[in-house]
Amino acid sequence: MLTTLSTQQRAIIDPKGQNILKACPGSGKTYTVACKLAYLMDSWTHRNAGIAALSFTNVANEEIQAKLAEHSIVPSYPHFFGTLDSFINKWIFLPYGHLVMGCNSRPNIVGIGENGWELPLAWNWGKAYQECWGKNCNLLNFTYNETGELINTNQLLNKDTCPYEMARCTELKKRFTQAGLATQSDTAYWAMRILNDFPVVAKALASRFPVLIIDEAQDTSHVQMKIVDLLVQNGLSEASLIGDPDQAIYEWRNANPAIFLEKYYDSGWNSLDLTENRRSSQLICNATHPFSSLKEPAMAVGNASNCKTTPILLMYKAESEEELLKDRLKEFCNENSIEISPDLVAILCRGNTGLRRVLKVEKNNVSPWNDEITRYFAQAVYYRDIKNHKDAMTCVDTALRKIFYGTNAHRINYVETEINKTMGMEAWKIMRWSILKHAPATTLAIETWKTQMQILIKTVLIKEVEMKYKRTTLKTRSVASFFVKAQSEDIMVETIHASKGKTYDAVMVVISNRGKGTVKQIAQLTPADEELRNIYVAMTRPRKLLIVAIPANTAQKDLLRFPKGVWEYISLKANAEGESKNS
Ligand SMILES: Nc1ncnc2c1ncn2[C@@H]1O[C@H](COP(=O)(O)OP(=O)(O)OP(=O)(O)O)[C@@H](O)[C@H]1O
Repeated sequence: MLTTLSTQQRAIIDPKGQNILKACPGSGKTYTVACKLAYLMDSWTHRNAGIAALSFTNVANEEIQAKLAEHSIVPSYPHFFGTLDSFINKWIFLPYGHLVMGCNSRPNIVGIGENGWELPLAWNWGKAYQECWGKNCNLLNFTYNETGELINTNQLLNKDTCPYEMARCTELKKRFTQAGLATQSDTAYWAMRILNDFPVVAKALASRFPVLIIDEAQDTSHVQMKIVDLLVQNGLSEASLIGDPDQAIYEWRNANPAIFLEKYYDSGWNSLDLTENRRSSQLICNATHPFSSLKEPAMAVGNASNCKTTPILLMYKAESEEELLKDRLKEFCNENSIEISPDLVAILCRGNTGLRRVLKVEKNNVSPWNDEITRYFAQAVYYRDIKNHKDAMTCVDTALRKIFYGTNAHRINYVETEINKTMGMEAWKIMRWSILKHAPATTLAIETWKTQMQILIKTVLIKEVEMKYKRTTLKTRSVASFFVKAQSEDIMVETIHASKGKTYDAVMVVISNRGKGTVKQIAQLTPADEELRNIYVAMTRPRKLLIVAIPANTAQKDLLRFPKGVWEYISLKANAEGESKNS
């Protein structure tokens, strides 16, 4: 694999110590990380110490593993592949959280996977809770910063705006912690505390995983970076962070690209760069440059580098022509000999509303459920029907835990012990499987499905469980219709977040004049603003053809980042009717 690397890419293969690699889009971050991991694992001799290869999302980590699989490499013990969150949970927080939280036993994380958010008594603070909830101030939004101060991740709600100066949530959070509970954001804080207060744990972890590689490291929070620092201080032999600050789009999870850049400019870290774009044409690199913090446009060096298709600024009439965009994109692909398939062609929107408009689908996200158990069963059976057996199992398991263990359902260890004490794990699995196997299809009308499901549950559990949905729900509507996502078969239509890390031949980015990421915002923002970085992520996905669809009534002053010549201006209707281009 190493022979395929460029000189710039080769530079990150060998170094030990602390390395930070800042890389532009398409420069082969994922590709190079996979090569480095393959190389390291091939010559790995430690039997009980391994590499921790971490990403921010499961999708990103799976992408690296898929690249390794192409070379028949499957990561296994002693290595750990997963998200940074899962590493923190498994190796630091869950085994040692009780040391810093003041709880009696192994702590629990609420709200991950299918674990519900509804919580035991510590959560319930009566009338005051209702009042705060009514103002959309939810304890789940609270976590700790690196100094241990309680912060609200919702920027509009803070100590200054809270009429109680956050006294209530501070007290509640204390009780929550003492009960051994933490949200996913809290776990990083507690993990940091553990490594800080118990250097012996930090040293043991640095010996267990002497090499730490973090992909997409631009999304690191302060607390997570402190964890890396503590591991380094306690003997880590290599920490390599790879990222692109212009592609940081997880600020809502306390990520901040400035944290990554601080390390890049820190003389204690070995700073490296990847400046060549191996994905896109030079014309796309030139056109996207004003949306980044790069001094110069990236140099295109991949197979598509010489593609001569000028990026297109497509003017469409907002509120009426969105549904024509998909067909127009296909025409552009035909004109440029680009094969039309969901792997190669995509429309990217900032949010789901945009997706629905492009796909001409009615607003479909009305939830009929007001009862968690019914919802989990319905979701489980829907997953079964679309052959997603893993998630089907998880959902049915959650529903059963809620039926049998109520407010303790989220306490995985407790539930496991109870099952073993009572019916035994084998019987539990048979029960789970029987429900999934015999559950009525989700193509049935919700009323019929509910009745049949209720009978099945009674037969399998020998227990009466009432299935409920909202009274206002149309009884004849199928259960599946509440879960079906807007889909397109011939090309991919997805959100910008879902497109992160991907490569297409042709991409149309649809910009709206409402909601997030509007034309006005894009005109005014800098790469220090996440909205602009979202658009940049989207625009840097294509190899050959980039189209940005923008409302036709956009003022000239808002188009400064789209200079004519670099962009070809085309009006959707004018071109469809064969009129001359509006350039
Ligand atoms: N040395 C190389 N040889 C061949 N192909 C490469 C090489 N490096 C990267 N590529 C290809 O270039 C494209 C972009 O690579 P990759 O997805 O790893 O970039 P990235 O930096 O992770 O991109 P982004 O951050 O924009 O998602 C991919 O199609 C990848 O296979």
